[in-house]
Amino acid sequence: MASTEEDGSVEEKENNNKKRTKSAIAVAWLTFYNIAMTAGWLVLAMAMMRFYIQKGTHKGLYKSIARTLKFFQTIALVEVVHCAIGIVRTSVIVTGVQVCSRIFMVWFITNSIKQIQNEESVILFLAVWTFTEITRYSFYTFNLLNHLPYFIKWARYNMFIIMYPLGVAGELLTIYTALPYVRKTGMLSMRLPNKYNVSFDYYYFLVIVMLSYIPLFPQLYFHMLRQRRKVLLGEIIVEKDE
Ligand SMILES: CCCCCCCCCCCCC/C=C/C(=O)SCCNC(=O)CCNC(=O)[C@H](O)C(C)(C)COP(=O)(O)OP(=O)(O)OC[C@H]1O[C@@H](n2cnc3c(N)ncnc32)[C@H](O)[C@@H]1OP(=O)(O)O
Repeated sequence: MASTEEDGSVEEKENNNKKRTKSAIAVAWLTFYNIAMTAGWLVLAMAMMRFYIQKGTHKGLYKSIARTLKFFQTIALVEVVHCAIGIVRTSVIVTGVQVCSRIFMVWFITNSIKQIQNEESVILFLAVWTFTEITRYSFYTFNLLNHLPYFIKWARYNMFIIMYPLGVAGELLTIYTALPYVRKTGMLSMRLPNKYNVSFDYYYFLVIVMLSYIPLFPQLYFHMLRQRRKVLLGEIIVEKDE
C-alpha cells in the first residue's frame, strides 16, 4: 500500500514536472521569439530613420528595407501556430486575420506593385506597424520576464486606439492607389479562355479585400478595446468560444 502511494506520488511528481518542463519550454521559446521580433522591428525603425535623415526623402525607403520587412512580417505566421497549439491565450481567428492581412499587404501589394512603393501611404502604414510591433513585442517580453514597466503596458493598451485606424488608413489608401496599375497590367489575373477554364480578376479581388475591412476591422478593434478593459481596468471578460 505504502509502495502504491509512493508510486502514485512519484507518478504525480513526474506529471507535474513534465507540465512544468513543457510550460518552461513554451516560456523560453516565447521569450526568445519576442526578443528576436522586438530586435527585428527596432532594426527596421532605425533603418527607416537613417534612410530619411541621410536622403531627406521617403522615396526609395521601402526598397531599402523591403527584405528585412518581408522577413520579420512573414515570420509572424508563427503566432497563428502559437494560438493553435495553445501556448498563448489568443484566438486563432483574430490573430490569423491580423497576420494574414499584413502578409498580404507586404507580398501581394507593396512588393508586387513597384509603382506604389514610394507612396506616402506606404510610409504611413510602415511607421505605424513598426511603432506598434516594437511596443507589442517588448510588452510580451517584459511580461514573460515578470518585469513589465508600466509605460510599456500603457502604450500597448492605449496607442492602438490611434495607431490601428491610422495603419488601416495607410493600408486602404495603398490598395486604392494600386487599383489602376492592377487594372492596366492585369497582374495576377486569369482571363478566359485558358486551359484550367478558370477566371480570376485581381482588380475585383482587391475591391473585395478593401470591402472586407468594413466587417473585419471593427472586430479586431473591439477585441483590443476588450483586452484594454481587462488589462488596464481589471474587468473580467467572458470570451465566447472561437
Ligand atoms: C487574403 C487576404 C486577406 C485580407 C483580409 C483583409 C481584412 C483585414 C481587416 C483588418 C486589417 C487590420 C490590419 C492591421 C493593421 C495594423 O496592424 S495597424 C497598426 C496597429 N495595430 C495594432 O495595434 C495591432 C493590434 N493587434 C494585436 O495586437 C494583435 O495582433 C491581436 C491578435 C489583434 C490582439 O492580440 P492578443 O494577443 O489577442 O491580445 P494581447 O492582449 O496582446 O494578448 C492576449 C494574451 O496572449 C498573450 N500573448 C499573445 N501573444 C504573445 C506572445 N507573442 N508572447 C507571449 N504572450 C503572448 C498575452 O500575453 C495575453 O496573455 P494573458 O496575459 O495571459 O491574457
